[in-house]
Amino acid sequence: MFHQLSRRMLYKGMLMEITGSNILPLLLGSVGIIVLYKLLQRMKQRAYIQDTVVVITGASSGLGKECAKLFHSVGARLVLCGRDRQKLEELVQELTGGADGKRKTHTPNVVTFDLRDVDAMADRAEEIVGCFGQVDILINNAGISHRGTILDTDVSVDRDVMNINYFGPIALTKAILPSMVQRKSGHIVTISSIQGKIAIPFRSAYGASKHATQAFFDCLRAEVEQFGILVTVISPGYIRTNLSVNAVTGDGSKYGVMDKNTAEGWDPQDVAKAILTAVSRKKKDVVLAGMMPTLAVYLRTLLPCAFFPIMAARARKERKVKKN
Ligand SMILES: NC(=O)C1=CN([C@@H]2O[C@H](COP(=O)(O)OP(=O)(O)OC[C@H]3O[C@@H](n4cnc5c(N)ncnc54)[C@H](OP(=O)(O)O)[C@@H]3O)[C@@H](O)[C@H]2O)C=CC1
Ligand SMILES: CCCCCCCCCCCCCCCC(=O)OCC(=O)COP(=O)(O)O
Repeated sequence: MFHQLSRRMLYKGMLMEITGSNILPLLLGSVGIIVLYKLLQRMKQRAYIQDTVVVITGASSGLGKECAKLFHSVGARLVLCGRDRQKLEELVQELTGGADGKRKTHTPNVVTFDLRDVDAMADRAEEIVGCFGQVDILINNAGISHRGTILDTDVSVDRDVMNINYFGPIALTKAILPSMVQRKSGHIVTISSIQGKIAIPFRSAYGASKHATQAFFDCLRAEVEQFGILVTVISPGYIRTNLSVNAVTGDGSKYGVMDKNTAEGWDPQDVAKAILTAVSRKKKDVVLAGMMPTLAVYLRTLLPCAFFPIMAARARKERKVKKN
């Protein structure tokens, strides 16, 4: 009883302290400014995306699907790409069926292709541009990962992963680019990976394709800035999708395992939100990962002699686990 009374008196005293001084208006003012800032940011994001033509590759699942949902909800005119027409049509149904009427949304278009068909990208680009007459934002998201030792990975697998993750996307980008240069406007977004900045053992084909991606789009950014075209490279850490399940092994077969790191990765919805923010803020290079992967990027750059033994130890440990 005494305790309750004294605690109540303490709270009352604290409240009087706060209300009596300048802290309360200062506190309320700060909260107000933060709320207003967030509101303005959201309005700016919507304004940047509303009615723009956004092409998303790999829209049938995982991160691409979440980006499709989010960009659709903020009013983008979408072109959804992937290999599986049925999955993409189902997504269109899902997006258009749930319209709440509050916001103006557009019915997405679907274009199907396999990124391995590098020579077909020019025709597919024409089909994509034809959907709405222009492309404002191209999101190169589709990709596949790799699991296997370099000793046991056939070169055909390296080539396949490079075609899907690198040659296909750059061929598509090159084919869409002239229409952007002509309009002096456009934004190319590429979903790379932390593994575009550091190499992790037993994913050589994947890491190589993402490093190549980073280099290509860094070059592109510098070359097309003069035409008013923006380039954003996004490098996420682990995301909770089927990337590891769909990964290809050294002999070309499907890995088929949901890795622990992937299962415990970031929610793809949160990553899609971070991508929307990065795109609307016209960011050039964004790492979307936790502390350890981010530190690993710095370690690789600033102190490679410390980074390499860590990776070698990781390779030894994983090899041992596989043998047991
Ligand atoms: N999940 C993760 O931990 C991370 C993922 N990323 C990157 O995010 C991107 C999306 O992957 P995520 O959503 O995770 O994985 P998913 O496996 O869920 O999605 C991959 C997408 O790529 C498409 N795709 C695969 N192969 C081809 C092909 N040959 N031609 C055309 N499209 C193809 C698939 O479409 P379909 O099979 O229907 O054709 C699917 O929509 C990838 O670039 C990946 O590297 C980056 C960092 C971490
Ligand atoms: C100063 C102290 C620094 C400590 C650094 C320690 C180094 C720790 C290594 C951390 C490695 C992080 C790897 C992250 C890899 C990643 O996030 O990849 C994302 C993907 O693309 C996933 O694809 P995958 O096929 O590998 O599932």
